[in-house]
Amino acid sequence: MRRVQFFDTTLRDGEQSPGVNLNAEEKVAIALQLERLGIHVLEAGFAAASPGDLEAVRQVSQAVKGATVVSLARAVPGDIEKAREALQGAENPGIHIFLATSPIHRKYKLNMTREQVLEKAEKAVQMAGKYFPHVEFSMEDGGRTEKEFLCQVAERVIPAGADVINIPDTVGYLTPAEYGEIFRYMKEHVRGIEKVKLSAHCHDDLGMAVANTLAAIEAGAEQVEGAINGIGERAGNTALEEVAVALATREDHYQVATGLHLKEIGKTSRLVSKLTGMPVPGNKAVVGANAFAHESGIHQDGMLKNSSTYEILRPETVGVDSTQLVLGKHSGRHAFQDKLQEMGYRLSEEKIDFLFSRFKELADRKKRVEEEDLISLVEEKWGGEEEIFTLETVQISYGNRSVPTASVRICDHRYPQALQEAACGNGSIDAIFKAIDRVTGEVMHLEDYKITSVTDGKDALGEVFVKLRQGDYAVQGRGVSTDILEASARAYIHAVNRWVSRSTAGEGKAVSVFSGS
Ligand SMILES: CC(=O)SCCNC(=O)CCNC(=O)[C@H](O)C(C)(C)COP(=O)(O)OP(=O)(O)OC[C@H]1O[C@@H](n2cnc3c(N)ncnc32)[C@H](O)[C@@H]1OP(=O)(O)O
Ligand SMILES: CC(C)C(=O)C(=O)O
Ligand SMILES: [Mg+2]
Repeated sequence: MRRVQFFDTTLRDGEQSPGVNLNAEEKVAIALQLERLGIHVLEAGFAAASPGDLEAVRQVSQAVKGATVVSLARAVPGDIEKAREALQGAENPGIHIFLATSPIHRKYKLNMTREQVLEKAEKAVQMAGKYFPHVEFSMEDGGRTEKEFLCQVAERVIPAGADVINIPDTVGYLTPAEYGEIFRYMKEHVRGIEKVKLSAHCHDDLGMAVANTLAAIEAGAEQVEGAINGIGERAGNTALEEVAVALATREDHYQVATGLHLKEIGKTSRLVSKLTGMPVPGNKAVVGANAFAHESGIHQDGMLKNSSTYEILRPETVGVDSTQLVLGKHSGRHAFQDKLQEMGYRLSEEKIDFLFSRFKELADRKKRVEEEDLISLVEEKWGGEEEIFTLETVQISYGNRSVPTASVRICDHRYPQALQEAACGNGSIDAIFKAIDRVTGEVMHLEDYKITSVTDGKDALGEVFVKLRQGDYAVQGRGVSTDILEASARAYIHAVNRWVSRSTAGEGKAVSVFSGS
Protein backbone atom coordinates (compact mmCIF):
# COMPACT_ATOMS: atom_id res chain seq x y z
CA MET A 1 0.00 0.00 0.00
CA ARG A 2 1.20 3.55 -0.75
CA ARG A 3 2.35 5.59 2.25
CA VAL A 4 1.51 9.25 2.88
CA GLN A 5 3.50 11.35 5.33
CA PHE A 6 1.73 13.70 7.79
CA PHE A 7 3.16 17.19 8.34
CA ASP A 8 1.54 18.95 11.29
CA THR A 9 1.53 22.73 11.45
CA THR A 10 -0.69 23.20 14.50
CA LEU A 11 2.18 25.02 16.21
CA ARG A 12 2.85 27.37 13.28
CA ASP A 13 -0.08 27.87 10.87
CA GLY A 14 -2.47 26.69 13.61
CA GLU A 15 -1.02 29.27 15.97
CA GLN A 16 -1.71 31.94 13.31
CA SER A 17 -5.40 31.63 14.32
CA PRO A 18 -6.38 35.10 15.54
CA GLY A 19 -6.11 35.28 19.31
CA VAL A 20 -3.98 32.16 19.75
CA ASN A 21 -0.57 32.42 21.39
CA LEU A 22 1.24 29.33 22.62
CA ASN A 23 4.28 29.63 24.86
CA ALA A 24 7.24 27.24 24.66
CA GLU A 25 5.93 24.97 27.40
CA GLU A 26 2.54 24.64 25.69
CA LYS A 27 4.16 23.98 22.33
CA VAL A 28 6.29 21.22 23.85
CA ALA A 29 3.22 19.59 25.43
CA ILE A 30 1.37 19.60 22.10
CA ALA A 31 4.46 18.44 20.18
CA LEU A 32 4.94 15.44 22.48
CA GLN A 33 1.30 14.48 22.01
CA LEU A 34 1.65 14.88 18.22
CA GLU A 35 4.60 12.52 18.42
CA ARG A 36 2.45 9.97 20.25
CA LEU A 37 -0.07 10.35 17.45
CA GLY A 38 2.72 9.38 15.05
CA ILE A 39 3.11 12.66 13.12
CA HIS A 40 6.12 12.47 10.80
CA VAL A 41 7.06 16.14 10.42
CA LEU A 42 6.27 18.76 12.99
CA GLU A 43 6.41 22.47 12.23
CA ALA A 44 7.21 23.99 15.61
CA GLY A 45 6.99 27.66 14.66
CA PHE A 46 8.59 30.48 12.73
CA ALA A 47 11.92 31.13 14.45
CA ALA A 48 12.40 34.57 12.88
CA ALA A 49 8.99 35.77 14.06
CA SER A 50 10.06 36.56 17.62
CA PRO A 51 12.63 35.59 20.25
CA GLY A 52 9.84 33.71 22.05
CA ASP A 53 9.01 31.63 18.99
CA LEU A 54 12.69 30.92 18.35
CA GLU A 55 12.94 29.62 21.91
CA ALA A 56 9.76 27.55 21.48
CA VAL A 57 11.11 25.96 18.29
CA ARG A 58 14.36 25.23 20.15
CA GLN A 59 12.57 23.59 23.09
CA VAL A 60 10.27 21.53 20.86
CA SER A 61 13.21 20.31 18.79
CA GLN A 62 15.04 19.25 21.95
CA ALA A 63 12.01 17.45 23.37
CA VAL A 64 10.92 15.58 20.24
CA LYS A 65 13.00 12.55 19.44
CA GLY A 66 11.31 10.72 16.59
CA ALA A 67 9.63 13.17 14.25
CA THR A 68 11.45 15.70 12.07
CA VAL A 69 11.08 19.20 13.57
CA VAL A 70 11.07 22.16 11.18
CA SER A 71 10.88 25.92 11.41
CA LEU A 72 9.25 28.10 8.78
CA ALA A 73 11.47 30.71 7.10
CA ARG A 74 11.05 33.30 4.38
CA ALA A 75 13.44 33.04 1.45
CA VAL A 76 15.86 35.40 3.16
CA PRO A 77 19.20 34.64 4.82
CA GLY A 78 18.17 36.20 8.14
CA ASP A 79 15.20 33.84 8.55
CA ILE A 80 17.30 30.82 7.58
CA GLU A 81 19.92 31.80 10.17
CA LYS A 82 17.27 32.09 12.87
CA ALA A 83 15.88 28.66 11.99
CA ARG A 84 19.41 27.27 12.15
CA GLU A 85 19.96 28.82 15.57
CA ALA A 86 16.68 27.40 16.89
CA LEU A 87 17.26 23.91 15.58
CA GLN A 88 20.86 23.44 16.65
CA GLY A 89 21.09 20.20 18.56
CA ALA A 90 17.78 18.83 17.29
CA GLU A 91 17.75 15.12 16.57
CA ASN A 92 15.96 15.45 13.21
CA PRO A 93 16.03 19.09 12.11
CA GLY A 94 14.56 20.53 8.94
CA ILE A 95 13.59 23.85 7.42
CA HIS A 96 10.50 24.96 5.57
CA ILE A 97 11.22 27.83 3.20
CA PHE A 98 8.43 29.60 1.38
CA LEU A 99 8.10 32.22 -1.31
CA ALA A 100 4.93 33.30 -3.06
CA THR A 101 4.69 32.47 -6.77
CA SER A 102 1.25 33.65 -7.92
CA PRO A 103 0.87 36.70 -10.19
CA ILE A 104 -1.15 38.51 -7.52
CA HIS A 105 1.51 38.00 -4.83
CA ARG A 106 4.39 38.68 -7.22
CA LYS A 107 2.86 41.96 -8.31
CA TYR A 108 1.27 43.36 -5.17
CA LYS A 109 3.12 41.81 -2.28
CA LEU A 110 6.64 41.00 -3.39
CA ASN A 111 6.99 43.42 -6.31
CA MET A 112 9.10 40.82 -8.06
CA THR A 113 9.35 39.41 -11.58
CA ARG A 114 9.14 35.72 -12.29
CA GLU A 115 12.92 35.62 -12.79
CA GLN A 116 13.51 37.29 -9.43
CA VAL A 117 11.25 34.75 -7.72
CA LEU A 118 13.14 31.87 -9.35
CA GLU A 119 16.47 33.25 -8.25
CA LYS A 120 15.43 34.05 -4.71
CA ALA A 121 13.92 30.61 -4.25
CA GLU A 122 16.97 28.84 -5.60
CA LYS A 123 19.42 30.83 -3.48
CA ALA A 124 17.44 30.32 -0.30
CA VAL A 125 17.20 26.56 -0.83
CA GLN A 126 20.89 26.36 -1.62
CA MET A 127 21.77 28.20 1.55
CA ALA A 128 19.40 26.11 3.67
CA GLY A 129 20.81 22.89 2.21
CA LYS A 130 24.17 23.74 3.79
CA TYR A 131 22.66 23.67 7.26
CA PHE A 132 19.78 21.23 7.11
CA PRO A 133 19.48 17.57 6.08
CA HIS A 134 15.83 18.23 5.13
CA VAL A 135 14.58 21.22 3.13
CA GLU A 136 10.97 21.75 2.17
CA PHE A 137 10.12 24.50 -0.28
CA SER A 138 6.61 25.97 -0.51
CA MET A 139 5.25 28.01 -3.39
CA GLU A 140 2.93 30.25 -1.44
CA ASP A 141 -0.41 30.85 -3.21
CA GLY A 142 0.53 27.96 -5.50
CA GLY A 143 -3.17 27.37 -6.09
CA ARG A 144 -3.42 30.65 -8.00
CA THR A 145 -0.07 30.29 -9.79
CA GLU A 146 0.32 29.49 -13.50
CA LYS A 147 0.95 25.74 -13.77
CA GLU A 148 3.98 26.08 -15.99
CA PHE A 149 5.51 28.58 -13.57
CA LEU A 150 5.00 26.11 -10.70
CA CYS A 151 6.95 23.62 -12.79
CA GLN A 152 9.74 26.13 -13.46
CA VAL A 153 10.12 26.92 -9.77
CA ALA A 154 10.19 23.21 -8.93
CA GLU A 155 12.88 22.63 -11.52
CA ARG A 156 15.03 25.33 -9.86
CA VAL A 157 14.60 24.22 -6.25
CA ILE A 158 15.00 20.48 -6.79
CA PRO A 159 18.60 20.73 -8.02
CA ALA A 160 19.20 23.35 -5.31
CA GLY A 161 18.50 20.69 -2.67
CA ALA A 162 14.77 20.68 -1.77
CA ASP A 163 13.46 17.23 -0.89
CA VAL A 164 9.80 18.21 -0.43
CA ILE A 165 7.89 20.61 -2.67
CA ASN A 166 4.69 21.98 -1.25
CA ILE A 167 1.93 23.52 -3.34
CA PRO A 168 -0.31 25.41 -0.93
CA ASP A 169 -3.80 26.53 -1.74
CA THR A 170 -3.01 29.43 0.57
CA VAL A 171 -6.37 31.17 0.24
CA GLY A 172 -8.59 28.06 0.03
CA TYR A 173 -9.79 28.96 -3.46
CA LEU A 174 -9.52 25.78 -5.50
CA THR A 175 -11.98 22.95 -6.03
CA PRO A 176 -10.84 19.37 -5.37
CA ALA A 177 -10.68 18.61 -9.11
CA GLU A 178 -8.56 21.70 -9.80
CA TYR A 179 -6.22 21.04 -6.91
CA GLY A 180 -5.72 17.37 -7.82
CA GLU A 181 -5.00 18.41 -11.39
CA ILE A 182 -2.01 20.52 -10.27
CA PHE A 183 -0.39 17.46 -8.70
CA ARG A 184 -1.00 15.33 -11.80
CA TYR A 185 0.37 18.08 -14.01
CA MET A 186 3.53 18.54 -11.97
CA LYS A 187 4.16 14.80 -11.74
CA GLU A 188 3.98 14.67 -15.52
CA HIS A 189 5.89 17.83 -16.40
CA VAL A 190 8.61 18.54 -13.80
CA ARG A 191 12.05 17.15 -14.55
CA GLY A 192 13.41 15.34 -11.47
CA ILE A 193 10.02 15.22 -9.71
CA GLU A 194 10.74 11.61 -8.66
CA LYS A 195 13.52 12.92 -6.37
CA VAL A 196 11.09 14.84 -4.16
CA LYS A 197 7.89 14.37 -2.28
CA LEU A 198 4.96 16.53 -3.36
CA SER A 199 3.04 18.01 -0.46
CA ALA A 200 -0.53 19.38 -0.12
CA HIS A 201 -1.33 22.34 2.15
CA CYS A 202 -4.93 23.56 2.10
CA HIS A 203 -7.01 26.24 3.75
CA ASP A 204 -10.69 26.04 4.51
CA ASP A 205 -12.02 29.38 3.23
CA LEU A 206 -14.65 27.61 1.13
CA GLY A 207 -14.93 24.60 3.43
CA MET A 208 -13.00 22.40 0.99
CA ALA A 209 -9.65 21.94 2.76
CA VAL A 210 -10.10 18.27 3.63
CA ALA A 211 -11.68 17.42 0.26
CA ASN A 212 -8.83 19.21 -1.55
CA THR A 213 -6.21 17.39 0.53
CA LEU A 214 -7.81 14.03 -0.24
CA ALA A 215 -7.95 14.98 -3.93
CA ALA A 216 -4.21 15.73 -3.82
CA ILE A 217 -3.56 12.32 -2.26
CA GLU A 218 -5.54 10.66 -5.04
CA ALA A 219 -3.45 12.62 -7.52
CA GLY A 220 -0.21 11.34 -6.01
CA ALA A 221 0.73 13.70 -3.12
CA GLU A 222 3.17 11.97 -0.79
CA GLN A 223 2.79 14.42 2.12
CA VAL A 224 -0.20 16.26 3.57
CA GLU A 225 -0.12 19.29 5.83
CA GLY A 226 -2.66 20.57 8.29
CA ALA A 227 -3.52 21.32 11.88
CA ILE A 228 -5.35 19.45 14.59
CA ASN A 229 -9.01 20.52 14.84
CA GLY A 230 -8.46 22.41 11.58
CA ILE A 231 -7.28 25.55 13.35
CA GLY A 232 -5.26 28.17 11.50
CA GLU A 233 -5.21 31.49 9.69
CA ARG A 234 -8.77 32.73 8.83
CA ALA A 235 -11.08 29.71 8.36
CA GLY A 236 -8.23 27.41 9.25
CA ASN A 237 -6.15 24.64 7.78
CA THR A 238 -6.97 21.10 6.77
CA ALA A 239 -8.07 19.18 9.86
CA LEU A 240 -5.42 16.47 9.90
CA GLU A 241 -7.45 14.11 12.06
CA GLU A 242 -10.22 14.15 9.47
CA VAL A 243 -7.82 13.25 6.67
CA ALA A 244 -6.27 10.46 8.76
CA VAL A 245 -9.65 8.98 9.64
CA ALA A 246 -10.98 9.30 6.09
CA LEU A 247 -7.95 7.41 4.78
CA ALA A 248 -8.38 4.68 7.39
CA THR A 249 -12.16 4.35 7.10
CA ARG A 250 -12.06 4.37 3.31
CA GLU A 251 -8.85 2.39 2.92
CA ASP A 252 -10.73 0.36 0.32
CA HIS A 253 -10.92 3.51 -1.81
CA TYR A 254 -7.68 5.37 -1.11
CA GLN A 255 -5.35 2.38 -0.61
CA VAL A 256 -3.09 4.57 1.50
CA ALA A 257 -1.38 3.83 4.83
CA THR A 258 -0.43 6.58 7.29
CA GLY A 259 1.14 4.74 10.23
CA LEU A 260 -0.67 7.12 12.62
CA HIS A 261 -1.99 5.91 15.99
CA LEU A 262 -5.59 6.93 15.53
CA LYS A 263 -6.46 6.18 19.17
CA GLU A 264 -4.45 9.29 20.14
CA ILE A 265 -6.70 11.59 18.10
CA GLY A 266 -9.21 12.34 20.87
CA LYS A 267 -6.51 13.23 23.39
CA THR A 268 -4.62 15.37 20.86
CA SER A 269 -7.74 17.26 19.90
CA ARG A 270 -8.67 17.98 23.52
CA LEU A 271 -5.16 19.17 24.36
CA VAL A 272 -4.98 21.50 21.35
CA SER A 273 -8.41 22.88 22.14
CA LYS A 274 -7.49 23.46 25.79
CA LEU A 275 -4.12 25.13 25.17
CA THR A 276 -5.24 27.28 22.23
CA GLY A 277 -8.55 28.19 23.88
CA MET A 278 -10.34 27.28 20.65
CA PRO A 279 -13.40 25.13 21.40
CA VAL A 280 -14.22 22.27 19.06
CA PRO A 281 -17.72 22.70 17.55
CA GLY A 282 -20.13 19.96 18.61
CA ASN A 283 -20.81 18.85 15.06
CA LYS A 284 -17.14 18.76 14.02
CA ALA A 285 -16.27 15.52 12.19
CA VAL A 286 -14.38 12.88 14.20
CA VAL A 287 -13.74 14.92 17.37
CA GLY A 288 -16.90 17.00 17.93
CA ALA A 289 -18.96 16.15 21.02
CA ASN A 290 -21.83 15.04 18.78
CA ALA A 291 -19.75 13.02 16.32
CA PHE A 292 -20.85 9.80 18.00
CA ALA A 293 -24.10 10.95 19.60
CA HIS A 294 -27.52 9.94 18.30
CA GLU A 295 -30.66 11.75 19.35
CA SER A 296 -33.47 10.76 17.08
CA GLY A 297 -35.64 7.77 17.87
CA ILE A 298 -35.28 6.08 14.50
CA HIS A 299 -31.48 6.32 14.60
CA GLN A 300 -31.36 5.17 18.23
CA ASP A 301 -33.55 2.20 17.44
CA GLY A 302 -31.21 1.33 14.55
CA MET A 303 -28.14 1.73 16.75
CA LEU A 304 -29.61 -0.53 19.41
CA LYS A 305 -30.27 -3.18 16.78
CA ASN A 306 -26.88 -2.83 15.09
CA SER A 307 -24.46 0.10 15.31
CA SER A 308 -23.46 -0.25 11.65
CA THR A 309 -26.86 1.22 10.74
CA TYR A 310 -25.76 4.73 11.71
CA GLU A 311 -22.04 4.60 12.55
CA ILE A 312 -19.28 4.18 9.99
CA LEU A 313 -16.58 4.44 12.59
CA ARG A 314 -16.28 3.35 16.22
CA PRO A 315 -15.47 6.11 18.72
CA GLU A 316 -12.88 3.90 20.42
CA THR A 317 -10.95 3.77 17.13
CA VAL A 318 -10.17 7.47 17.51
CA GLY A 319 -10.05 7.55 21.31
CA VAL A 320 -13.10 9.72 21.89
CA ASP A 321 -16.04 9.23 24.25
CA SER A 322 -18.14 6.20 23.47
CA THR A 323 -21.33 6.33 21.44
CA GLN A 324 -24.12 8.12 23.22
CA LEU A 325 -27.82 7.75 22.70
CA VAL A 326 -28.85 11.20 23.84
CA LEU A 327 -32.40 11.43 25.14
CA GLY A 328 -34.26 14.44 23.83
CA LYS A 329 -37.52 15.34 22.16
CA HIS A 330 -36.68 13.31 19.04
CA SER A 331 -36.02 10.10 20.98
CA GLY A 332 -38.25 7.06 20.81
CA ARG A 333 -39.53 4.47 23.22
CA HIS A 334 -36.82 1.89 22.41
CA ALA A 335 -33.98 4.17 23.50
CA PHE A 336 -35.96 5.40 26.52
CA GLN A 337 -36.67 1.87 27.73
CA ASP A 338 -33.08 0.80 27.06
CA LYS A 339 -31.74 3.70 29.12
CA LEU A 340 -34.01 2.90 32.06
CA GLN A 341 -32.89 -0.73 31.94
CA GLU A 342 -29.25 0.31 31.81
CA MET A 343 -29.90 2.44 34.90
CA GLY A 344 -31.21 -0.64 36.69
CA TYR A 345 -34.96 0.01 36.54
CA ARG A 346 -37.17 -2.98 35.83
CA LEU A 347 -40.57 -1.47 35.07
CA SER A 348 -43.78 -2.86 33.62
CA GLU A 349 -44.85 -1.88 30.10
CA GLU A 350 -47.66 0.19 31.62
CA LYS A 351 -45.23 2.15 33.81
CA ILE A 352 -42.90 2.72 30.90
CA ASP A 353 -45.80 3.99 28.78
CA PHE A 354 -46.72 6.48 31.47
CA LEU A 355 -43.14 7.58 32.05
CA PHE A 356 -42.50 7.87 28.33
CA SER A 357 -45.34 10.35 27.94
CA ARG A 358 -44.00 12.38 30.90
CA PHE A 359 -40.54 12.15 29.36
CA LYS A 360 -41.82 13.57 26.05
CA GLU A 361 -43.48 16.47 27.87
CA LEU A 362 -40.22 17.17 29.65
CA ALA A 363 -38.15 16.77 26.47
CA ASP A 364 -40.32 19.37 24.74
CA ARG A 365 -39.08 21.89 27.27
CA LYS A 366 -35.53 20.70 27.83
CA LYS A 367 -32.80 20.24 25.21
CA ARG A 368 -31.29 17.16 26.71
CA VAL A 369 -32.78 14.77 29.26
CA GLU A 370 -30.05 13.55 31.61
CA GLU A 371 -29.88 10.50 33.89
CA GLU A 372 -30.74 12.65 36.89
CA ASP A 373 -33.88 13.83 35.10
CA LEU A 374 -34.91 10.23 34.52
CA ILE A 375 -34.32 9.29 38.14
CA SER A 376 -36.49 12.19 39.19
CA LEU A 377 -39.20 11.23 36.70
CA VAL A 378 -39.25 7.61 37.80
CA GLU A 379 -39.11 8.29 41.50
CA GLU A 380 -41.60 11.12 41.45
CA LYS A 381 -44.23 8.87 40.01
CA TRP A 382 -43.53 5.49 41.52
CA GLY A 383 -43.38 6.27 45.22
CA GLY A 384 -45.94 3.54 45.99
CA GLU A 385 -48.94 5.63 47.02
CA GLU A 386 -52.15 5.99 45.11
CA GLU A 387 -52.43 9.03 42.88
CA ILE A 388 -55.73 10.76 43.56
CA PHE A 389 -54.98 14.24 42.28
CA THR A 390 -53.07 14.96 39.08
CA LEU A 391 -52.02 18.41 38.01
CA GLU A 392 -53.29 19.35 34.57
CA THR A 393 -52.44 23.02 34.29
CA VAL A 394 -51.16 25.84 36.42
CA GLN A 395 -51.29 29.52 35.49
CA ILE A 396 -49.87 32.48 37.34
CA SER A 397 -50.54 36.14 37.07
CA TYR A 398 -47.63 38.00 38.62
CA GLY A 399 -46.44 41.59 38.73
CA ASN A 400 -44.12 43.20 41.24
CA ARG A 401 -46.86 45.73 42.14
CA SER A 402 -49.87 43.41 42.03
CA VAL A 403 -51.09 40.54 44.16
CA PRO A 404 -50.06 37.19 42.62
CA THR A 405 -52.95 35.04 41.50
CA ALA A 406 -52.76 31.37 40.62
CA SER A 407 -55.27 29.20 38.85
CA VAL A 408 -54.94 25.42 38.79
CA ARG A 409 -56.76 22.68 36.96
CA ILE A 410 -56.53 19.34 38.70
CA CYS A 411 -57.99 15.89 38.00
CA ASP A 412 -59.52 14.17 40.98
CA HIS A 413 -59.55 10.53 39.86
CA ARG A 414 -62.57 9.77 42.00
CA TYR A 415 -64.67 12.08 39.81
CA PRO A 416 -65.14 12.32 36.04
CA GLN A 417 -64.40 16.03 35.60
CA ALA A 418 -61.28 18.06 36.28
CA LEU A 419 -61.65 20.82 38.87
CA GLN A 420 -60.44 24.37 38.49
CA GLU A 421 -59.76 26.91 41.24
CA ALA A 422 -57.97 30.21 41.64
CA ALA A 423 -56.48 31.95 44.65
CA CYS A 424 -54.37 34.96 45.60
CA GLY A 425 -51.31 34.70 47.79
CA ASN A 426 -48.33 36.51 49.29
CA GLY A 427 -46.27 35.22 46.40
CA SER A 428 -46.77 33.02 43.35
CA ILE A 429 -46.05 29.81 45.23
CA ASP A 430 -48.33 30.71 48.11
CA ALA A 431 -51.09 31.45 45.58
CA ILE A 432 -50.57 28.07 43.87
CA PHE A 433 -50.71 26.17 47.15
CA LYS A 434 -53.89 27.99 48.22
CA ALA A 435 -55.54 27.21 44.87
CA ILE A 436 -54.62 23.52 45.28
CA ASP A 437 -56.06 23.50 48.81
CA ARG A 438 -59.34 24.79 47.37
CA VAL A 439 -59.49 21.92 44.85
CA THR A 440 -58.50 19.17 47.25
CA GLY A 441 -60.45 20.48 50.22
CA GLU A 442 -57.43 19.71 52.41
CA VAL A 443 -55.98 22.65 54.29
CA MET A 444 -52.37 21.85 54.82
CA HIS A 445 -49.72 23.82 56.72
CA LEU A 446 -46.51 24.24 54.75
CA GLU A 447 -43.72 23.38 57.16
CA ASP A 448 -40.76 23.19 54.81
CA TYR A 449 -39.99 24.10 51.22
CA LYS A 450 -36.70 23.51 49.41
CA ILE A 451 -35.70 23.94 45.82
CA THR A 452 -32.64 22.46 44.12
CA SER A 453 -31.39 22.19 40.59
CA VAL A 454 -31.22 18.58 39.43
CA THR A 455 -29.15 19.12 36.30
CA ASP A 456 -26.82 21.78 34.88
CA GLY A 457 -27.60 24.68 32.58
CA LYS A 458 -30.27 27.34 32.25
CA ASP A 459 -32.81 24.70 31.22
CA ALA A 460 -32.00 22.52 34.24
CA LEU A 461 -34.73 20.62 36.02
CA GLY A 462 -35.72 22.16 39.31
CA GLU A 463 -36.71 19.81 42.09
CA VAL A 464 -39.02 21.09 44.79
CA PHE A 465 -39.33 19.40 48.10
CA VAL A 466 -42.21 20.23 50.48
CA LYS A 467 -43.21 19.10 53.96
CA LEU A 468 -46.89 19.59 54.84
CA ARG A 469 -48.48 19.20 58.23
CA GLN A 470 -51.97 18.73 59.63
CA GLY A 471 -51.97 18.50 63.41
CA ASP A 472 -49.45 15.91 64.55
CA TYR A 473 -48.93 14.40 61.17
CA ALA A 474 -46.60 15.38 58.37
CA VAL A 475 -46.06 14.26 54.82
CA GLN A 476 -43.40 15.12 52.31
CA GLY A 477 -43.63 15.41 48.57
CA ARG A 478 -41.46 16.23 45.67
CA GLY A 479 -41.99 17.58 42.16
CA VAL A 480 -39.75 18.05 39.18
CA SER A 481 -40.01 20.38 36.23
CA THR A 482 -37.94 22.82 34.21
CA ASP A 483 -40.27 25.44 35.67
CA ILE A 484 -39.99 25.92 39.42
CA LEU A 485 -43.63 27.01 39.83
CA GLU A 486 -44.84 23.86 38.13
CA ALA A 487 -42.36 21.80 40.18
CA SER A 488 -43.81 23.44 43.32
CA ALA A 489 -47.37 22.55 42.31
CA ARG A 490 -46.35 18.97 41.59
CA ALA A 491 -44.52 18.63 44.91
CA TYR A 492 -47.51 19.97 46.82
CA ILE A 493 -49.96 17.66 45.05
CA HIS A 494 -47.60 14.72 45.59
CA ALA A 495 -47.64 15.39 49.33
CA VAL A 496 -51.43 15.86 49.38
CA ASN A 497 -51.87 12.53 47.55
CA ARG A 498 -49.80 10.85 50.22
CA TRP A 499 -51.78 12.54 52.91
CA VAL A 500 -55.13 11.52 51.44
CA SER A 501 -54.13 7.95 50.61
CA ARG A 502 -52.54 7.38 54.03
CA SER A 503 -55.43 8.89 55.93
CA THR A 504 -57.99 6.85 53.94
CA ALA A 505 -55.92 3.79 54.80
CA GLY A 506 -55.99 4.88 58.45
CA GLU A 507 -52.27 5.62 58.44
CA GLY A 508 -52.26 9.31 59.36
CA LYS A 509 -48.69 9.49 60.55
CA ALA A 510 -45.47 11.10 59.57
CA VAL A 511 -44.02 9.57 56.41
CA SER A 512 -40.98 10.39 54.43
CA VAL A 513 -40.29 10.00 50.76
CA PHE A 514 -36.54 9.86 51.27
CA SER A 515 -34.87 7.33 53.46
CA GLY A 516 -33.01 9.07 56.24
CA SER A 517 -34.85 12.37 55.91
C1 LIG B 1 0.85 31.87 4.12
C2 LIG B 1 1.56 32.01 5.44
O1 LIG B 1 1.08 31.53 6.41
S1 LIG B 1 3.06 32.76 5.46
C3 LIG B 1 3.54 32.85 7.12
C4 LIG B 1 2.84 33.94 7.80
N1 LIG B 1 3.27 34.03 9.17
C5 LIG B 1 3.69 35.15 9.70
O2 LIG B 1 3.80 36.17 9.03
C6 LIG B 1 3.97 35.13 11.16
C7 LIG B 1 5.32 35.70 11.54
N2 LIG B 1 5.62 36.94 10.91
C8 LIG B 1 6.28 37.94 11.55
O3 LIG B 1 6.55 37.89 12.73
C9 LIG B 1 6.71 39.09 10.74
O4 LIG B 1 5.86 39.23 9.62
C10 LIG B 1 8.19 38.87 10.26
C11 LIG B 1 9.10 38.91 11.49
C12 LIG B 1 8.37 37.57 9.54
C13 LIG B 1 8.59 39.98 9.29
O5 LIG B 1 8.30 41.18 9.88
P1 LIG B 1 8.66 42.57 9.18
O6 LIG B 1 10.11 42.58 8.80
O7 LIG B 1 8.21 43.62 10.11
O8 LIG B 1 7.88 42.58 7.80
P2 LIG B 1 6.32 42.54 7.50
O9 LIG B 1 5.75 41.35 8.13
O10 LIG B 1 5.68 43.84 7.82
O11 LIG B 1 6.34 42.39 5.94
C14 LIG B 1 6.78 41.22 5.34
C15 LIG B 1 7.97 41.46 4.42
O12 LIG B 1 8.47 40.17 4.03
C16 LIG B 1 8.36 40.04 2.60
N3 LIG B 1 8.08 38.67 2.34
C17 LIG B 1 6.90 38.04 2.48
N4 LIG B 1 7.07 36.74 2.21
C18 LIG B 1 8.36 36.57 1.91
C19 LIG B 1 9.11 35.45 1.58
N5 LIG B 1 8.55 34.25 1.56
N6 LIG B 1 10.43 35.57 1.34
C20 LIG B 1 11.00 36.80 1.40
N7 LIG B 1 10.33 37.91 1.73
C21 LIG B 1 9.01 37.78 1.98
C22 LIG B 1 7.25 41.01 2.25
O13 LIG B 1 7.30 41.32 0.88
C23 LIG B 1 7.59 42.17 3.15
O14 LIG B 1 8.74 42.76 2.62
P3 LIG B 1 8.97 44.36 2.52
O15 LIG B 1 9.18 44.78 3.93
O16 LIG B 1 10.16 44.49 1.67
O17 LIG B 1 7.74 44.92 1.91
C1 LIG C 1 3.79 29.03 4.50
C2 LIG C 1 2.83 28.39 3.58
C3 LIG C 1 3.12 26.96 3.38
C4 LIG C 1 1.46 28.52 4.06
O1 LIG C 1 1.14 28.37 5.21
C5 LIG C 1 0.42 28.74 3.06
O2 LIG C 1 0.74 29.06 1.92
O3 LIG C 1 -0.76 28.64 3.42
MG1 LIG D 1 -0.99 28.03 5.43
